[in-house]
Amino acid sequence: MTENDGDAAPLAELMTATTELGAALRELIEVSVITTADAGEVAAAADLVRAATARIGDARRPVSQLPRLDDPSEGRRVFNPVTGIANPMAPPLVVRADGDGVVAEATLGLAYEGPPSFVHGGMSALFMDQMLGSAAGAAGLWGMTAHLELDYRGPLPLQTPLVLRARVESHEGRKAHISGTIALASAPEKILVEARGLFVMPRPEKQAAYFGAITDASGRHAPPRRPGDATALRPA
Ligand SMILES: CCCCCCCCCCCCCC(=O)SCCNC(=O)CCNC(=O)[C@H](O)C(C)(C)COP(=O)(O)OP(=O)(O)OC[C@H]1O[C@@H](n2cnc3c(N)ncnc32)[C@H](O)[C@@H]1OP(=O)(O)O
Repeated sequence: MTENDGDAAPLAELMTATTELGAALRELIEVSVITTADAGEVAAAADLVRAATARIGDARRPVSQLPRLDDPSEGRRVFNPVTGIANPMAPPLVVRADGDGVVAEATLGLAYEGPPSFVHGGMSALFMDQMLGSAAGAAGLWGMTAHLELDYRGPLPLQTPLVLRARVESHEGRKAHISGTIALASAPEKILVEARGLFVMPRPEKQAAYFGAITDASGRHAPPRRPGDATALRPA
């Protein structure tokens, strides 16, 4: 799945297993915050989870090494905390191009709760950051978040289908101004969360300092340069 991997079958198998683990953990997270099971059952579950962690926990990659399943050249980041299919923290959002921007749908469970029965505001910021970055990517622009601001006009209910949108408003040189919204899927015109962000391509020396040591799983230098990598805006 990375450009120079010849053994596609084992990687496909790893993708299936990793995706399955992500899905199972996502269910576990949701159940762990919603369960009414008694203390004995909860303690037994904790033991089971620790046993699972021990089973895979010895084999670890360093932080400077991208996962084997990632392919930055195609924008595939399987452990992204918002869109990563294998990251249990991620709903995951499936972001797709729509008109002059991007759109995604999500229904969030109790693990994302802030005020009782509503989405935590920080989660909205996380999702908007990703959506704005995705809008940049869809427009052929890459950058890191330099500024992000949100207006919370109404609370987002949990367990309710939401629609998230973002689009590039303007861009010049290393900078792009991008906006985004969240609304109920059943009332998409009534904006509940509104975001505005500035994404900036880091100057070359910062790119080198931030990403100079990043490699793919084969050890080849793999600095961010494509969607999903919080990478550089294309100079105008
Ligand atoms: C379908 C497609 C899929 C695509 C998937 C993609 C998904 C990706 C999703 C990822 C989503 C998650 C993404 C993440 O999580 S990115 C992670 C979170 N962000 C960061 O960690 C970035 C931290 N900041 C920095 O490293 C530097 O500040 C950067 C690199 C941003 C700029 O340092 P640099 O030294 O390079 O630039 P500069 O200082 O010369 O400034 C350049 C210009 O910018 C203007 N400026 C700078 N900062 C601000 C500010 N705060 N407000 C207003 N303006 C600001 C500045 O005035 C100047 O303007 P001008 O004087 O030229 O006019």
